Amino acid sequence: MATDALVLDGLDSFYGDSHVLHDVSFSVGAGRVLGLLGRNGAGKSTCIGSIIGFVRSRARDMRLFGEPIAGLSPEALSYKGIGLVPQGRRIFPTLTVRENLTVAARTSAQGQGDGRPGWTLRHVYEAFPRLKEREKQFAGSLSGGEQQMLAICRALMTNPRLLLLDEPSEGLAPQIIQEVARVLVDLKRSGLAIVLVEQNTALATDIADDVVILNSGRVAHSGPVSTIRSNEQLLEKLLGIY
Ligand SMILES: Nc1ncnc2c1ncn2[C@@H]1O[C@H](COP(=O)(O)OP(=O)(O)OP(=O)(O)O)[C@@H](O)[C@H]1O
Repeated sequence: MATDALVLDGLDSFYGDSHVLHDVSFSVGAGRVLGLLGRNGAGKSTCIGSIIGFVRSRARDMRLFGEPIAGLSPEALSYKGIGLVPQGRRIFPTLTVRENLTVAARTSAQGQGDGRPGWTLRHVYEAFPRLKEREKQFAGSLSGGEQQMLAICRALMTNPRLLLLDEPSEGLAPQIIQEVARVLVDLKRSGLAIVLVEQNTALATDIADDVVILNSGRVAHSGPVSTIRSNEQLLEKLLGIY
């Protein structure tokens, strides 16, 4: 059986004295997309921040493709192959599109041993011609959708083995959300493992293979995406929809 991309076992996270995540456990299979869902304040971003090492946390075990990663710095985790597309995109507005991409460029720390092609500027421009057209423009002058594409591509330039996306659809028009969805489906097809945090449950359930629903900092439900699709009671109780 293939080694999981990410195993999170017994994660507790804190902001000062405030204990926000309680015994959160889940795993992301290699090449699979995990939708991380929950109402506002459920703890999704804290979970992402804990995986990438931004939030003070402790875990019984945390592994990236079988290798223990608990306690590593964000820089070390990035080198090991975790890419982040943060909430609010956080592109560098006063750098050009090209500079935003090249500042992040790195060949895979793992030498592309998993058979996936490495992302380079040329590869990004081929896959996202709009970024090529805008390469000399300041990133701050792009539309919201273009900024989101840039944030995703900036993360891809680090050649991640696991991509964490925190609410990529936030603030985007429905048509642009469909574009983002197509990009995510392509990345999934390429074999990249993804954790997708979303308020947009329809988007997440369209793309994800598995879901975890957080409620007040605890895992309230986890399983294949089919376990929530027709479960209206669960969706209403945990996500406030239907
Ligand atoms: N920097 C912080 N300091 C203190 N408490 C925080 C901080 N960031 C988040 N929290 C608290 O942690 C809890 C989880 O927040 P988090 O942002 O992880 O939720 P979320 O599910 O991502 O919500 P949203 O969808 O609104 O982003 C909330 O109660 C929130 O108020």
